[in-house]
Amino acid sequence: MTHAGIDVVDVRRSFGPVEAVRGVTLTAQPGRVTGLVGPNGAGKTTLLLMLASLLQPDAGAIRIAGVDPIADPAAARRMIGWMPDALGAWPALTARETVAVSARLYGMTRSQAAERAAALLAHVGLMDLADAPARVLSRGQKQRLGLARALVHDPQVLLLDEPASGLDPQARIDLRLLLRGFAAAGRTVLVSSHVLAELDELVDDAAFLVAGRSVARPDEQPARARAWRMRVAGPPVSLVGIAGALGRRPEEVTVDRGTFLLAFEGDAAAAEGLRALVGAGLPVAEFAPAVGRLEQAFLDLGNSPEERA
Ligand SMILES: Nc1ncnc2c1ncn2[C@@H]1O[C@H](COP(=O)(O)OP(=O)(O)OP(=O)(O)O)[C@@H](O)[C@H]1O
Repeated sequence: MTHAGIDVVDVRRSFGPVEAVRGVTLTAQPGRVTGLVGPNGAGKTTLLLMLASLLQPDAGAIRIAGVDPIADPAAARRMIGWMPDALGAWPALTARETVAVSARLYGMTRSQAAERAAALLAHVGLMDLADAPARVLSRGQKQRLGLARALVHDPQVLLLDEPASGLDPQARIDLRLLLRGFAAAGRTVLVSSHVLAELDELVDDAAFLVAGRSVARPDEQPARARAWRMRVAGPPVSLVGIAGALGRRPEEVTVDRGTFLLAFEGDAAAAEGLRALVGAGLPVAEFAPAVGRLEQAFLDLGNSPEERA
């Protein structure tokens, strides 16, 4: 438990009778972006608050770059940048003042704080709105301001709760580049979301939370059949032709919105299937998993009876 990332071992936290987090063990490695994935109410925010030293666990151990945020919250906070899902506080301050005040709270001089605020607002693409009051910013712009504030003290570890909600596609791409750059500098990023397509494009690793517990990564579980979507170019192709090329019955092929859904047990079987389809002369124009990597992994979790126990 001494690396530069995040280590969580069997952490628990209840609110009265509600067991919000009831056994989470996970690691977020430095140099990587780790997704914290789980449905609404899974305990993601509760866990992130504990990592950010803002909430006490009932049991378990947390280390942020080797520091225990409960025993030494000041040391942990120097290392952590925390971006909550909603930008709280100070609606009357401008975007520039919001970041500068945060910088002052971390001990910077007035001129250092002003310089830092300008650099960070440019970094998150908010320079045009630097002198607008924070309350007039759109949700996506507030997200960016929250990110600038989280980065103010040049943290080693970034914790982000649903950072992409409210962001338009360009802003989402910008966020991805920014977080990847942050991780590429050897720092640690843990980012939560229940929108799996959003995380899919962002993360290197994923930790899964279901009903307050961490569950095994689905790619450590045995391969299951999953759907691939295929589109063919040109005139319609018969189901019988596709099934025949794969040595299957026509009822094993599903038609969906002008494309075909085919089940394969893993990448190797899909690659073999594609070879057979192309070999049979089918003009395959698209061939890809029907759902995103994380979405499929999450669906796999739901299918796993032992994880539901
Ligand atoms: N302060 C609190 N008091 C009582 N119950 C709480 C409190 N905070 C969270 N909970 C409960 O703990 C559970 C986990 O909540 P949490 O906000 O951590 O989930 P989440 O995974 O972040 O959900 P979402 O994706 O909807 O944001 C929920 O059942 C929630 O109602």
